[in-house]
Amino acid sequence: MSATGQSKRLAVPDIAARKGREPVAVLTAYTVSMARLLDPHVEVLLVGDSLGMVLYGFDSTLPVTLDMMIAHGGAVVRGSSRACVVVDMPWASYQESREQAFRNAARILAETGCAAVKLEGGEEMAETVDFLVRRGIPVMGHVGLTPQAVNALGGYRARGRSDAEQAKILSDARAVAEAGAFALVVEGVVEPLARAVTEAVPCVTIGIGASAACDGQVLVSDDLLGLYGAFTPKFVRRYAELGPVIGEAAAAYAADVRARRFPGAEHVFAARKAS
Ligand SMILES: Nc1nc(=O)c2c([nH]1)NC[C@@H]1CN(c3ccc(C(=O)N[C@@H](CCC(=O)O)C(=O)O)cc3)CN21
Ligand SMILES: CC(C)C(=O)C(=O)O
Ligand SMILES: [Mg+2]
Repeated sequence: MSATGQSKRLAVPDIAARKGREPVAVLTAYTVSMARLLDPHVEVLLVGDSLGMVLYGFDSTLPVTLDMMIAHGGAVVRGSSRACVVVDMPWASYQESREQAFRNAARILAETGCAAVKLEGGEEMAETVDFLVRRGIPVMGHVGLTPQAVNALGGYRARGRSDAEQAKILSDARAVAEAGAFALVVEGVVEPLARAVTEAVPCVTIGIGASAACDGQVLVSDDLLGLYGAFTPKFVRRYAELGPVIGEAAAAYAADVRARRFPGAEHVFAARKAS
């Protein structure tokens, strides 16, 4: 408890301190209602740019804007009280220059109240990560399968299957960690590479499709809840099937409306106050 009687939110150093200790559990959240439900159970809520595909129906994360990330980031901060909230920097909001990255990361922190930003990339982004971290903006990195590079990678396929690709991703991870990232998402890489990266960097590695060798795990919440229908990546375990639950509720409501079983007397405002 703090002086104001509020229990304290997990901060970036609390997450960083988990290296070599208990694994870190991370889930995505985009809305107040989902943030409230997930907040007691995970250390980090990630406002991922995957919201472009999951909430907005785009077929990649490239159309996601800074305004979308700020709107959803603020909602997740307001809906949570314990988790450390990290917001993805969207495509083209940080690659142009380190000054552009600082300006947009600062807007994300100031306008949402989140604790840190996440950005994709390796050696080419190290200078930018260093620039942000030195100016007080905690950065989570993201290497391996980087969805914002889908056009360059030619799809969402696993990474690190050739020796050259392994070496490149390992030096990317080292460069971003060396630049001061407090954590590193490692996405869609083969297990030996995930283990090598986790052993090579001092920061916590958060895997997605990257084996249990990482220091933590992240999944898109809609995937593990069975709420997202467009595709299910191989690395997802479905912990619930909420799609049919919602369908059945909507069907029961619609049937009740048609049969005039809803609303009932208890749902109706009285015409006059009893005197
Ligand atoms: N709902 C959702 N879950 C995610 O994990 C996710 C997103 N959206 N959007 C952003 C990125 C994109 N990601 C993806 C997207 C597709 C596959 C996929 O279809 N993988 C196939 C293999 C594809 C291939 O070989 O070409 C698989 O079987 O896992 C994986 C990760 C991961 N991220
Ligand atoms: C899956 C995680 C790592 C992510 O970047 C996202 O949800 O956008
Ligand atoms: Mg993302």
